[in-house]
Amino acid sequence: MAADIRPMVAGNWKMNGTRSELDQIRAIAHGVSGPLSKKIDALICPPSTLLYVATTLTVDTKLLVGAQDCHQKARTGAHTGDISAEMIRDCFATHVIVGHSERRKEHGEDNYTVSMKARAAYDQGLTAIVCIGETRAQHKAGRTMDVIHRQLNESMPADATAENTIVAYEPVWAIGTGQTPGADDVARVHARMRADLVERFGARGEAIRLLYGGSVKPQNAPELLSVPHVNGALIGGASLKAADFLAIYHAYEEILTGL
Ligand SMILES: O=C[C@H](O)COP(=O)(O)O
Repeated sequence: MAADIRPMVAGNWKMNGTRSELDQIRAIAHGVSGPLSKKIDALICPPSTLLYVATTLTVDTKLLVGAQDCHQKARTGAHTGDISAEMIRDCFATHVIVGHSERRKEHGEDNYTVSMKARAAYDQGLTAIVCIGETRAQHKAGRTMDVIHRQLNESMPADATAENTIVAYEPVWAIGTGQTPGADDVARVHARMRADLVERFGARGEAIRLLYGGSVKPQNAPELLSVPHVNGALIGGASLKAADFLAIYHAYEEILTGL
């Protein structure tokens, strides 16, 4: 892990969470507001139905709140069922996930659309979390590096910076399966992403956070979060329970001590 990049532990609740789960957000907010908050960031992305109440609950805590998607048009329009980056900002959220593989697969979003969504986020002063990752078939065919290179290049707008963009590498085959790549494989992909970012963006590319996502659990977090160029995690299932999210977050206590 690069010592000069502030890590982030982020949770994506996906299509989970009703008002009865808000106590988990309260508990996470409380748990991430201690001394470790001076060194790392924590973010929860609840479904949009809970976005405003989540930001209201977390005022005066260190927990950041983000959305899971936005439309590629930043403001208003006739787009039934979508939400805009402006609406997300209006809820006081600060981040938005774009290009998650579930959006790419279930809603046919391609790299160009993802880059437009990231631009919409920038337009409203939000930080876009741009997700990329190879499918199981691509992984088996040995195409991981090519896929990552292309997705990264085409999904990130030219004006990406460390302030407006975070990249999340999520191998599709690792999402929700309990399977993860080995630490060496994660290291190779993250080193490649870092090299690609530096080649394209120069010094800006050195500072962009690179998260790993896909079956991150309290048990494997210490190893995965210690991999070079892994600057944090994007957590799905394990972010739904405050105790699991906080166990992953607190893995950084030891990792940062060891640096
Ligand atoms: O956005 C989060 C990822 O899709 C990871 O999900 P997971 O931790 O349930 O595998």
